[in-house]
Amino acid sequence: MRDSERCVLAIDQGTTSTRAIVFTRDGQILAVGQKEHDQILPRAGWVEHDPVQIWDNTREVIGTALGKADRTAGDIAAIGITNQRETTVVWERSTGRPVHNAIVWQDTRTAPLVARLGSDGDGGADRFKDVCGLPLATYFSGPKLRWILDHVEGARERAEAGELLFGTMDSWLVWNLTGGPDGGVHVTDVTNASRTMLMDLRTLTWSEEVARDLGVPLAMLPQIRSSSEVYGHSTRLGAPIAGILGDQQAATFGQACFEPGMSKNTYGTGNFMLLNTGTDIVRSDHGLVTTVCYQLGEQDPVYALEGSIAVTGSLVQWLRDNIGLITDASQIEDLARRVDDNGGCYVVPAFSGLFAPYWKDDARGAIVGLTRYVNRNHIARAALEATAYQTREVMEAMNADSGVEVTELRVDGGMVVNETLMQFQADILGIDVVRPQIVETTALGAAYAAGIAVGFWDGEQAVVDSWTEGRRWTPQLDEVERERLFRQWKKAVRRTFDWVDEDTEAAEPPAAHA
Ligand SMILES: Nc1ncnc2c1ncn2[C@@H]1O[C@H](COP(=O)(O)OP(=O)(O)O)[C@@H](O)[C@H]1O
Ligand SMILES: O=P(O)(O)OC[C@H](O)CO
Repeated sequence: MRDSERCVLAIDQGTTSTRAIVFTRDGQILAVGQKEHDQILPRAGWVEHDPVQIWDNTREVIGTALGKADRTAGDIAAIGITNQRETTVVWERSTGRPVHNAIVWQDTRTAPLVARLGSDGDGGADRFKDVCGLPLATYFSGPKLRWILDHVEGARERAEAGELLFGTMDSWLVWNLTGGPDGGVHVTDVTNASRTMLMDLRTLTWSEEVARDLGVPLAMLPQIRSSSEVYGHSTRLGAPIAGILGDQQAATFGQACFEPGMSKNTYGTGNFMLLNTGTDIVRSDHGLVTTVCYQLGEQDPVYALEGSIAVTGSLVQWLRDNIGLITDASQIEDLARRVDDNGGCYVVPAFSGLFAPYWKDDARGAIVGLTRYVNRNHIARAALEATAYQTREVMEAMNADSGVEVTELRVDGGMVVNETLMQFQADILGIDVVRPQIVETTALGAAYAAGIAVGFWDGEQAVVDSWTEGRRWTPQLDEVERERLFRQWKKAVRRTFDWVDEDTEAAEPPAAHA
């Protein structure tokens, strides 16, 4: 086999779809396989995925990508995995059967549990923040796992007996890729573990104290490893699985944000801005979370501050699927372009409550500022603007927490094809917005983490060398108007607070069987 045919396979298991992407040695995309999976919405605030469907899709898209790339298993130097984070799967060690659908990061069913955990101990919602860097919120895996253990009959006893395994999507896929019930490797990496609430950020090990307080048996947790090392081999392809990164950390890696102070913002189902803080663990006083950015083999871990926004691209999906305003995501731009401004209308998509910087589980979405003047084009524009305003909120928090003024923003993700949004983003931030030539930075980051581990690439410098600017947007809005719009937005956000009462959303269903 010629060396020029060697490649790295990245699997990007996202919230809406699973992608397999084949990368060449010079960091170019050779081929992509992609498949969407079902969004299971059993009741208001609940979001589930079928882990078996996602595993089936993963195998299918790997086949598609390799076929299109005209590469065989023997050409693959390494496999990198990147994934939607926090989404929680519990499965049987002996059969690989999940005991419940995966509970997705956006799901708010654990709101009562989270409130109870906050009032049970000292520190309220920040009870575990010193250990794990995260506020108590429905977003993270720990409460979701506890919910499964509480609601699936027999699950707790079986977990304590070592019969059930927990994992985020990375663990689920690696376990299946490496043989499942026949010797599958049960691991996660430091970035995914840092989203569970269960890992101590300083030691990078499971916190026995938090696991006890959350009621989670340690026996079911995966082994925590670095983001770049060989964890095992794919039973079908024979290639080493050598990189795992949560998708937002992978994008930070793929955007070559290796120096403290560098940041990126990914626009997908939600938005996630990460700021590299180097080997320092920076605690947030402004509603951000502290997380692991990456760890290469035995090197020191690099940490990040993160502003997580639950709903951005999924507001566009909602306008398409639930409201019928558009039939395709790209049409939102056609509508928004027909008007010069939002007509006084603001859409606050607090569908999963509000994440950063507010962390309010009890907020719900609102469209405010309506008059008879407002038409569908204004609503389309307001929906796009919502993403940009939310980004400014987390950027202000980031500047305040880190003391570093972000001077230009590297962007990626499915929404950054939207020129109207990108221009408005530069306008509302008052800084340049920069899109790289390869916007698949998530898969790229996972590919590099894996390729570096096996010596296919030489280290972070290979990523720096491959990063090329694709497009730049410069602010054009005057400052008075920028501040006026942002002030109105903040007023709109306040209208969504404190919406859910104890009896607003439906009661819990009966227990299922493990
Ligand atoms: N032209 C567009 N304008 C605005 N939003 C878009 C556009 N195209 C796709 N999107 C949104 O981008 C999101 C998909 O981005 P992607 O990065 O693939 O998501 P994820 O990784 O979260 O699955 C969807 O929520 C979709 O609504
Ligand atoms: O799959 P994405 O791109 O929506 O990312 C989801 C995040 O990892 C959730 O924390």
